[in-house]
Amino acid sequence: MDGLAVSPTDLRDALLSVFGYTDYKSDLQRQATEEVAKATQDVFISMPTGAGKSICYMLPGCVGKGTTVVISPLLALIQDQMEILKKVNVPAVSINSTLSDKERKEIEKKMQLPAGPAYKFLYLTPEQCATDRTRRLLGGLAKSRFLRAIVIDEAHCISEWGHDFRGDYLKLGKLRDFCPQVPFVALTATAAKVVSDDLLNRLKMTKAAVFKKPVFRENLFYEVVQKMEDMTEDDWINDLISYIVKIFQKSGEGQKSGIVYCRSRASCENVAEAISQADVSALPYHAGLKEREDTQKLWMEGKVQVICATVSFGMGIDNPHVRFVVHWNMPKAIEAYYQEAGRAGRDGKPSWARLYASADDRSQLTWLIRKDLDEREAKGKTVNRKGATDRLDTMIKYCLSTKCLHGFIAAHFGDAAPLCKKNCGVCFHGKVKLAANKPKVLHQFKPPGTFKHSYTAGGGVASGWWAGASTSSGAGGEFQRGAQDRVLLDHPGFTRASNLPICSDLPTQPPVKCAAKKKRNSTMPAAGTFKPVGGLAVPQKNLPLTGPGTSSTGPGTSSTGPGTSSTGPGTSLTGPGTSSTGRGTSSTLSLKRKGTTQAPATTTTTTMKQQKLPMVAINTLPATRFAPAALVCRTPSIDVLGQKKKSELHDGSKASRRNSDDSTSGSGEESSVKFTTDLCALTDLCSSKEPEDRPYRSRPQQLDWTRFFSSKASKPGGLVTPDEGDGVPLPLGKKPWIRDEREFWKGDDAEDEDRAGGGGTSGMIAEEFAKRKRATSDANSPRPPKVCRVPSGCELQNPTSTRIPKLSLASRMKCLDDLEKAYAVSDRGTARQKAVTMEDETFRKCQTSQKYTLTVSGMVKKLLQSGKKDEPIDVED
Ligand SMILES: Nc1ncnc2c1ncn2[C@@H]1O[C@H](COP(=O)(O)OP(=O)(O)OP(=O)(O)O)[C@@H](O)[C@H]1O
Repeated sequence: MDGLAVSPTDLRDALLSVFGYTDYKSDLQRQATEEVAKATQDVFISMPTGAGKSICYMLPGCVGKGTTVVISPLLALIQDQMEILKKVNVPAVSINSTLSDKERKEIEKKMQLPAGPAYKFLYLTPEQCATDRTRRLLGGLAKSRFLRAIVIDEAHCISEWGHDFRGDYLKLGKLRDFCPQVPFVALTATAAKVVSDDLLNRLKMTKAAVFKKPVFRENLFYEVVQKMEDMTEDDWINDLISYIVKIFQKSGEGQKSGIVYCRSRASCENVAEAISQADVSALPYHAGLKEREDTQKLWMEGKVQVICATVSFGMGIDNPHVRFVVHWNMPKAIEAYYQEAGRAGRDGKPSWARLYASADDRSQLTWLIRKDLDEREAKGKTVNRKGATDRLDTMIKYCLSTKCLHGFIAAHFGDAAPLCKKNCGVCFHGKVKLAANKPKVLHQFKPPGTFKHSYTAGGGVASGWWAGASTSSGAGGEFQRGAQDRVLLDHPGFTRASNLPICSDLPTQPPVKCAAKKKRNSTMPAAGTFKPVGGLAVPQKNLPLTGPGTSSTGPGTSSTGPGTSSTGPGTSLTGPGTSSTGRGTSSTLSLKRKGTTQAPATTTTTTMKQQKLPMVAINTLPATRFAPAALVCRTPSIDVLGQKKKSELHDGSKASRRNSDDSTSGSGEESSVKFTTDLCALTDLCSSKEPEDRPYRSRPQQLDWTRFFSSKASKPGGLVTPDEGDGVPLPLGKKPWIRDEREFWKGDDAEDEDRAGGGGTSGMIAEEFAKRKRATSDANSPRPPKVCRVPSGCELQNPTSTRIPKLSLASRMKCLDDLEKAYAVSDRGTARQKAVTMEDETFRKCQTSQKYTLTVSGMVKKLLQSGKKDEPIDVED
């Protein structure tokens, strides 16, 4: 289009003068920007999260003539983008359903001024673009040659959502009829080939200039942590907190932020509360919280370090200081995971993405998706069960992958395997290779005379708790992570599959004291001592066959539950603690007591049955009874280990860290030394023991599996087949973006509980928890009382948090300190006293911990900003 083109020189000048960037972030960013600036043809830009795609259209749009229309999926995302433009004084506006008719008319008028539109950018949702009124407006702009380009941000949504619950996405191509010759620009970070082909077809962009960069995020460390079934939620919270603290310690000075994605609102609140108690400021964020915008602002400004959010806090969040993204639950699809994890490290510095996965995740997602599909089907809608099954299956495969996680993601999006340089949990800890067709012993444990259980793993094996997902990737060769994790699940104290070295030559090790965490309400006897037998950890006493955690009904943990059938080729898995043999390759884990003969290398279920031995899930054994000695001594650099503090070997968790150290030392990768050093520290952290008196609420982690896996769901080898789309179902019974776009997309949570309708999973879980709570309270083991730690010399006028139960004293002390610092700006002498008074007043006036925290941070901000720092501030402000 004549007169719309912008020269590269002008672009570069504006890059600095408008956005303050001295250079392009990458050459690809420059090339793409220059192509968009020509305004002559369609452009498709596919670059990783955080690569700087926005600049590619913002820069030409700012400098060149005319208006750029940007179509974006979420109102929150639109607001974020407009905020960026507002900061650099570029006029931008959005037409959406939150506007009154008068406001809308006003904007339309300003867009149609004879001299040209008053706004450089007009943001729209796909639903708005589908209205005749908007089409007419755009058509008019195009006719008068004031429409520079139509940008489709997060273009993968066309393919991922358009076919499902946002049909208007599929109508975007129709805009071509109203705006012929206006170039389209599609931006995405997550378009697999099939998705990009689909979206380009839909947008009639088949002749577009393509700028594509692989999805590889070299500064992101991906890892998966399995939540073991015989550990409590508190244990994992402790693990999470340690991880966060360590990351913040390692990240040096300056602003440091993090995100913890949770599946439910309740979980957001609980996790945020727990983190706050560890003196890391954290707040929940979900659609049910009115103050979520304030929360986001505080987080962006670094006044709150961690945000515990539902997935509504996803695409478009651009805080350069995010050092970690934790997924407290498994997401529904790898696309969503990549997007959300991609919020970390946008400044290019080393950052971490950790996913905590559990059997609960799989079963909850499966249940939820099935429910949604059934309901849609009942309404006569067509559903693509296979599509949704595949997505969830891929996510599960990611969790179980024993191959490079970067490589896994790259392969999913059709990229070549990147050079990971130990930047993922698998590569960092090293792959475990097994010779094909050569069974190898993993570990053998044999409890004396009572029973024998074993676990074998081989190529193509699926781990117990995931069984049902097709996790196999062929027989022989590498161990599947699932196999490792099964072992891991059986050895509390090891938080990662990749911490668990698996070799065949177990050297003898000194006795190792188990570092496993205590299971609450356990009726198991206390930990025994251990002696190695043939390099194996051995319990010294007979082990009971039953106890808490013993269950034969859990998915993947049972001989009766679903998911215990064979899934991989030549793989048979009959439940944890039993045997599973992969084709050609198998290994065995069994228990063995000192003095007994070692079990044969390969012990199969058949053998057990033949011997009439009871089959008991191995992870029902008390955690504290197993020393991970064998695991310690598996590391190839054991000599190095031996020279280190021997006493540390007595801590299984530290031992696991040592394994990491060793793998690092052997890396020889100059360029990744710094990064891997950081990771070592993190590994350390993950494995480190935490004080046991953390006052978290103990929550039962396990659900009644039979409820999830009845009838249809319990097909062997298959998940409950979910629907098409991105696995994020529509809130049932609603079409909010039609009736009131604001209601849905502004506060969009994409939360399972919201979308499942009724109580959703949360309702079901709450019901289950309540049931279990009742059962627990009936039992002899009452919950431990909440620990209330009063700091020594506590100055709080009311040193009890019972009035705001979720508020810890530590948080109050921190607020007090913040207030004091703020007061001290004007008057050092009385700052503390003023802070104490103000804190007390806030504490008495606020009803919730969140309100309290927000109020204090608001006051601190005001105090710091205000010239009259002595002026009393109303806590209700
Ligand atoms: N030329 C540049 N120099 C320095 N920083 C830049 C440059 N371009 C963009 N950035 C910064 O990079 C970060 C990511 O940019 P942007 O939000 O556009 O990424 P994106 O590719 O759209 O990512 P996502 O797909 O995850 O939303 C932002 O903080 C932005 O300010």
